[in-house]
Amino acid sequence: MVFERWRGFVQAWRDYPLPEGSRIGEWYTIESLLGEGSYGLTYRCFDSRDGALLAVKQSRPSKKAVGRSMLAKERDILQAMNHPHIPKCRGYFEQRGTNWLVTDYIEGKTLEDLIFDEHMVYGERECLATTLRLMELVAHVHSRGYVHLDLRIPNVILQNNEEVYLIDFGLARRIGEADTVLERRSPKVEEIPKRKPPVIASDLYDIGQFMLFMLYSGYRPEPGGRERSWREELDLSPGMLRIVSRLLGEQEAYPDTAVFVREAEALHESLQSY
Ligand SMILES: Nc1ncnc2c1ncn2[C@@H]1O[C@H](COP(=O)(O)OP(=O)(O)OP(=O)(O)O)[C@@H](O)[C@H]1O
Repeated sequence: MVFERWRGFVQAWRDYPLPEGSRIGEWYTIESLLGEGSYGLTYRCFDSRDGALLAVKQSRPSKKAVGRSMLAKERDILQAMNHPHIPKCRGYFEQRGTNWLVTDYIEGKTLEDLIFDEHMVYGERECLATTLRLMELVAHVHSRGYVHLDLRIPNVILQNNEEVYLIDFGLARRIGEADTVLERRSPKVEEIPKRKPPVIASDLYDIGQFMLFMLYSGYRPEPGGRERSWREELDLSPGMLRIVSRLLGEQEAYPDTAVFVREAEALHESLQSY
């Protein structure tokens, strides 16, 4: 018990974020801490050479080799991407015993912030429009042989409520790949990331959840009312019910992303007309 508390204290101390103004690598100055994930800390930095804003992710020092190898993997995957709405890898280096991944900083707000902080409400039409834009990025990831495996509202950034960007490739993997991140050592159970199977169906399932989050943005529970299933709580059109059910595997699953996109486009068009 005492040992556990001591270990927790040491981990927190090791992972304590660096202050604003700290210099990282040769050129990057920390402007602010953007957030702390399970395996990394991400800072907004500027490049002293041209003033460009960058997102610089540090592997969590307490996660040691697992954190470093996950960040190296994220770098490899970002380098395999080439899409204007996916941040590019701008650098990678080791310093202070941890690794650092430098990528484009994407201006805008995550869908999570828009829904929970700004109380934006998305109807079926807006949900489909955003999801279809996101699917262009997901299709790019798949065409490069990878699955994202973390398609959630905090990982989708909207610029001017219009342009859609996809970030956080920390859990992405090559389609069908065996788990190689941990092959060189035997990590403790709590160090092993819980990951979904590296198949396209995993991303489609996440898209179903993603759409539900958007559609729930307008839901106001009745005070004291019992909790019901999403089908009962949300007043969705038959077309939307079918799409979400298929994505979540509650009805005949989509054989591939193209069939889903076609159905979503058809529903989106039909909703445009009234
Ligand atoms: N390229 C980027 N541009 C703008 N903001 C970013 C970028 N990458 C990450 N962020 C922001 O930085 C914060 C931390 O992101 P990061 O992906 O490191 O961890 P997380 O999403 O909080 O946790 P986890 O990795 O465990 O899912 C988030 O608020 C995210 O929106």
